[in-house]
Amino acid sequence: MELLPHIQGPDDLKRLSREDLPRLAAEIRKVIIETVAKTGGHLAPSLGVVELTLALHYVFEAPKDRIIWDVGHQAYAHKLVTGRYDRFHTLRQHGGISGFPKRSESPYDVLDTGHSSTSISAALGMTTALDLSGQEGRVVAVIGDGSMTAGLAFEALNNAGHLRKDLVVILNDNEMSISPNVGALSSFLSRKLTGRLATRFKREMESFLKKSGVGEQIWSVLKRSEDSLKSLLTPGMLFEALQFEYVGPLPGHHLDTLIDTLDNVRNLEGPVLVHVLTKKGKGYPPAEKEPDRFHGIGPFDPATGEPRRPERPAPPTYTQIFSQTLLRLAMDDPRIVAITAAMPAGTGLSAFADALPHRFFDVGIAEQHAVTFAAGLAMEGLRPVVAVYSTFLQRAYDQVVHDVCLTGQPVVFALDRGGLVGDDGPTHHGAFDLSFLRAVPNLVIMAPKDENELQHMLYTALNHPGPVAVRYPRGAGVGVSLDWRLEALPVGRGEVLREGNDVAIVAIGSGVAPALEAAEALAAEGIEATVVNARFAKPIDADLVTEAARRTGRVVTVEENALAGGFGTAVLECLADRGLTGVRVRRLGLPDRFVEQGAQATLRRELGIDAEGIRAAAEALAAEGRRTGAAARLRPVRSG
Ligand SMILES: Cc1ncc(C[n+]2csc(CCOP(=O)(O)OP(=O)(O)O)c2C)c(N)n1
Ligand SMILES: CC(=O)[C@@H](O)[C@H](O)COP(=O)(O)O
Ligand SMILES: [Mg+2]
Repeated sequence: MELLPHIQGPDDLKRLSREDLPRLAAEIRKVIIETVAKTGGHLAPSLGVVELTLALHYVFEAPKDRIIWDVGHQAYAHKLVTGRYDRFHTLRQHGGISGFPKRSESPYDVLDTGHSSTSISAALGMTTALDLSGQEGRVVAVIGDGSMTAGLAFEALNNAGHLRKDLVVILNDNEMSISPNVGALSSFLSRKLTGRLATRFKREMESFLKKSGVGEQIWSVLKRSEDSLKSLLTPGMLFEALQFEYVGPLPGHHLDTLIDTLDNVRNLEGPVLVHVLTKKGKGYPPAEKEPDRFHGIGPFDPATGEPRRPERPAPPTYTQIFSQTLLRLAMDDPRIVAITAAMPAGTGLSAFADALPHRFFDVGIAEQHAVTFAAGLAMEGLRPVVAVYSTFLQRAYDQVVHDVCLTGQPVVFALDRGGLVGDDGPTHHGAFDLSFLRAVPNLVIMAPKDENELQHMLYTALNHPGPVAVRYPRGAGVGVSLDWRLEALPVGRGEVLREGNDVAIVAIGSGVAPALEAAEALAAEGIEATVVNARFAKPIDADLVTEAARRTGRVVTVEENALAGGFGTAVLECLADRGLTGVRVRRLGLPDRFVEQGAQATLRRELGIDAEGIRAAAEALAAEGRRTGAAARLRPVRSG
């Protein structure tokens, strides 16, 4: 009889004998692999923590005890043993269960996550609140070695060591971020100490032991082996210095060891860090072999691990075009350097890293540092390109404002995943960048209508003397051919793609292609639309926008960004500033709520920003305008 279908919650799990747990672990892995093979998802991270998940739920008393999963991309086993087995096949689907912990989904999900390194801060807040309000419950934060590279995690450790509240931090160390983990901390944890560090340590230890008088003998034993010297430098030192009790390293797939240790740790007072060594992708050979490819993966054949091929070959992705264009430009310009915060593959920088390793920097999950590091590079004459997902740049807003834009440093932000990303859902949609960046002085913001324009925009950005953000969507391009000769676009100038007098559709970025499609459909109905490719959200092409508005009296704006403060707002500001009264404006974009997960096409349809939604909005506006004669009453006035 299978065990997993009968686990409705941790109480059922606790009723199993320890001998049954490895069988349950195998069933969980099977369900995760079979499901993710169909839905796509974060396979390798979840496979790596199956035993850890079982041990945590076996020992702790969730939901009274709070178990927090950092990033949350490894929480599939947690979902399966906390009452979501029956719905697990809907993972990451529209209307289905989330790929990340979500408070609205289950009382066992105590923190909504998706962005990394928040777990220790939130856990410290929770344990402090429990303490102050006299409530029972232990708080556990499970954080990966990659996520531990973020400043936020260290801010929390520092504060936790000071507050000395009861808190368990589990460091899930698999020596991987999405790609192999980087940085001095990673080397320290894995004890790959540099020769220099080991030598210095040896010298200092020798001098100390000899001076102490009693150390001669100890020293003679130690010096026989470099390894034993290195073993004195334990990862524990770091955490003990931060006032944590350090336990480990533990073999992360050995259930008895995990359960016994957690049982002991559960009642310790003060902050404790349990260091657990796991294998990313554990139990599925293709994922063990290529944990980076299986970190987050689309549908695949579970028998082989090979990706399921789309029925029709898709055009290259925006990321691929960014990748090849940047490398091409960097080959000719030694000032160009590339920076990623732990996303070399996702942002398309792997090719750059291979070709120009000394000009490539993976700084770890440290977006804030990435941006200020870029500012420093720019101040000394280099042309840094920070390739970052729109959603993760949110974390580095102050650095964009204070370190880059205040003094107008020529840093290029290659903002991938601008707009709706699909199945990762609300934590990952690049919904806000046009809004939050538009407020920043000195920054130029552009968004290409297709992958060919992306090439020209990157070229333009790298030839601009100040900071520039180029934002482009997740996924395939439009399928246009690529110009070989790259040209600098005039900054702040859009283009008219089609002329008509009934309505103007002013679109930016991924909104342009469906706007053109909508215009075709409108023409078939006898409605002639002007279509403007704005290209720049800042500075906006005010002449072009006002001319289109004046001519038609009706403007539909299209963007894949929050309407609040976004591109449509920029158009409204422009019309108001130019004193263009009487123009009817309908803004299409993301509403003032977090957009849920789902395929990009589904979400765009639902939100009315696909071709049909734009057509319908333009048609309605044109009809409205005809009824009221709005265009005739326009009185354009140039301001200033
Ligand atoms: C702020 C932020 N930047 C980047 C990411 C993208 N990201 C998701 S998981 C991950 C690696 C996490 O590594 P680790 O914590 O060691 O977990 P593992 O996948 O190894 O289990 C990265 C970089 C993110 N989620 N949040
Ligand atoms: C968990 C996380 O933040 C990343 O793994 C993210 O899911 C990657 O998204 P892409 O699939 O768009 O690269
Ligand atoms: Mg890791």
